[in-house]
Amino acid sequence: MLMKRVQQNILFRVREEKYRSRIKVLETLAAGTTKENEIVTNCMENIKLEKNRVEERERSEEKDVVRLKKEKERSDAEIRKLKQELKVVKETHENQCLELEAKAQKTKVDLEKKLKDAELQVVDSSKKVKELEKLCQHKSQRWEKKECTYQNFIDNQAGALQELNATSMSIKHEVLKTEKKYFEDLNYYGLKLKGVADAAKNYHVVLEENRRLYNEVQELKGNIRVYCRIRPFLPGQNSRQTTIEYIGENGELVVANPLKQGKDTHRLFKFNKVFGQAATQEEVFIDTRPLIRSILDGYNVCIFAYGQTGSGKTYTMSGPSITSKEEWGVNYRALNDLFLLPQSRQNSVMYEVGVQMVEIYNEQVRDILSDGGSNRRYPSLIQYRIWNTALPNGLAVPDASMHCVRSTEDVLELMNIGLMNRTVGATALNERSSRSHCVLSVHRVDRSEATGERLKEAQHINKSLSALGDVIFALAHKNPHVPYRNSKLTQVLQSSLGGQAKTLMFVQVNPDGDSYAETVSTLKFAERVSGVELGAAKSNKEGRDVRQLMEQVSSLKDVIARKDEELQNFQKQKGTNATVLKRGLSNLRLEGPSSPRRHSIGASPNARRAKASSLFGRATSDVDNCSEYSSKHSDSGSQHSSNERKHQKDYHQPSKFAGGAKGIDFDDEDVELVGLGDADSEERLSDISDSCLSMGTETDGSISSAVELTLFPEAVKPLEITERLEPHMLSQKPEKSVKMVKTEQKESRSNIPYKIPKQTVKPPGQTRPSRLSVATSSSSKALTSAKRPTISTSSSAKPLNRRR
Ligand SMILES: Nc1ncnc2c1ncn2[C@@H]1O[C@H](COP(=O)(O)OP(=O)(O)OP(=O)(O)O)[C@@H](O)[C@H]1O
Repeated sequence: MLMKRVQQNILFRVREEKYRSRIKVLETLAAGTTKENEIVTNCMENIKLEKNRVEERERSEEKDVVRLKKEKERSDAEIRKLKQELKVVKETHENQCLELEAKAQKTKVDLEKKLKDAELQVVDSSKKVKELEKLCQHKSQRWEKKECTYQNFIDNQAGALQELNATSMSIKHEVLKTEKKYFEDLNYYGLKLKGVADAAKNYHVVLEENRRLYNEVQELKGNIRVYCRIRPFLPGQNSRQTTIEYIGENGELVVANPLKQGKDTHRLFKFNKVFGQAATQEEVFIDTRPLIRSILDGYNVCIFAYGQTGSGKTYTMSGPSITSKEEWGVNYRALNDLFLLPQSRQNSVMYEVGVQMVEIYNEQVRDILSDGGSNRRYPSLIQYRIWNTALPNGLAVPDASMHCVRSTEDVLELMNIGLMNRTVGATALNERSSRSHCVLSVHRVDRSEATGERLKEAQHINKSLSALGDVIFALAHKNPHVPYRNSKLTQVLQSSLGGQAKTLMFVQVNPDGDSYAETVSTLKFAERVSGVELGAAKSNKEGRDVRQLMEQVSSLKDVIARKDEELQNFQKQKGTNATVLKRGLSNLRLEGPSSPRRHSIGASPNARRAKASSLFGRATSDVDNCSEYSSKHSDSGSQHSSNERKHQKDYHQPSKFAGGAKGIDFDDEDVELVGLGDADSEERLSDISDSCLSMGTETDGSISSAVELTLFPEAVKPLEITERLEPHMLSQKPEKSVKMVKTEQKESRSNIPYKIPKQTVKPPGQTRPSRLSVATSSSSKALTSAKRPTISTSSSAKPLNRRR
């Protein structure tokens, strides 16, 4: 367009030039003629007009040119811009083209590769297809074969099924017949079983009756039983020098002097049970438990340990540590049991247990749980009287405070308080506890150089110990007079030592060879005690003749014999039933107990009679009386008894010994025991002295702690009490109760009432209270060893009611 305009401009100029030359020509011509001039003028004017128009046109065209120039510049700018854009686009395009080409190249390579792969795959696939085709062909051939086989099999099965259907129909008939027979049998055996169950129920009744009768015999005999416990060697002791040669299962113990060779050094002893060095506290207690149960059945029980110093009395009775229940000794376990048992019987009986704790020192009795703030830590030295005969409630020191307890922890707490009082008292009283045990014999006193107060203490200790020996031997020989009153200790323990009481003595043995002499003396004494019959139940039937009791014993034995026969008959009957049952239910494999365990009462009546009539009826029979115990030991019961009798014959010659310094005759062995026999050998003398000391020290010290648990007679429910108790009894109770409440307020021991009502009169028709005495006795050879004065804890358990 621009070019066009430029060309137009050029054209206009050319025309301008042309017109100008014409004007000149025309002007020349004009000059020739006017007319012509005129014409020419006209022409001129026309031309001028024309010229003006041309100029106007030229101006407008110049304007156009300017405009066009501007447009051209704009166009040029646009062209440049467009060119630049074109260039950028072109570059971009070229780049894109390059990229695309590269991509195309790459894609081409990839595609070629893929194509190759695909071709390979196609080759593989075609191979596989061929293989599969082959396989399929093979399989189809196999399936065809199998089809044929299965077809044959199905044909066979169909045939068998038809046969089975026929068989099943016949079996079904059989099953229906058997089922019918089974239900008939089941009904039959159900009836039989009911019969057996009824018989078993009767068996328990008979068993209970037998147990009761045995306990009655035991009540009449009142034997002491003796368990021997061997202490293990302590660290540092030479375990090769042991005195223990043999421990038999039936309580035999053979000791020998490891320092001397020869036959004579062997000595055989026999007790109710011997616990070896490995026996645990639990095992020891398991054999003690029946006695604890007896307490709740109404028996007084006394348990104490006896042995030389360091032989394990404290270990057996209390245990090494109160914190570990596994190591608890007999007394804590007994307490625990005593509180647990009532719980299991709480549906029928309610028990109330009270505790007393008194100290016997220098033949003075004092209450170390006495009330009153100042007496708590420094107990009053008021002397309490001991009743000549134990009261019907079993209390020997009725004025001592009684504390109601509900658990072992309560008792332990009280024991701690008592111990604290005793300890403080001891300190306040010139360390008397540490000097409280000395020697029994004059020699010992000399050797200890005891004088003044100490001599007095030793004499008191010896007095107590002698008195205990006197009591035991008096009971052994059924003396009409038992010297309980010779010492405070025997007075306090009176109701636990004779008559109705069951007594258990742990004789503790130190197996160390060096202690052989002491061990033998200790065992001799213990064996003598174990052969002791503690006399008839005089306290229970006071005023009756001993002969009457013997008559009762023999009549009871007859009753037992009859019961035995009944039991045997019943066992036979039960055996027959069991056989029938077993035969009938053989498919069900129903196995009942083959026969009830032979209770010791199962021994032949003659054997039992012989046993009961033996002067030295040993504790085995006592132990057998406890049903729990007997179930454990009954199997060996008869054998044991005969062995026992033989042994007793060998070892227990009748003796006239009835009480040491009381002027009663001694036989040789007794004399030997108290150290008055031949002193031809120093060692022997020492043994004897120690033995005596052991015995003697028991009381000091020796029975350093005694826990007595008394069971008050079982009472009826409160409602029934008003019907049954005498008015004087009812009037006494509240009086005591008031005392209890008062002291409780004083003591501010809300959970442990300070005193429980003391029954001073025995309700009619009720049995005597029972009492458990747990005592630790010790003997000492070392005169300087610290011994404690006697601590005696009495507690009473009173069943409040019994459901009917
Ligand atoms: N059965 C036992 N098992 C393990 N150790 C025992 C056993 N019996 C006793 N002992 C240990 O023997 C040592 C002495 O025992 P323990 O204090 O009971 O004798 P003890 O007869 O009470 O002495 P003492 O008469 O001097 O008071 C203690 O260390 C005790 O732990």
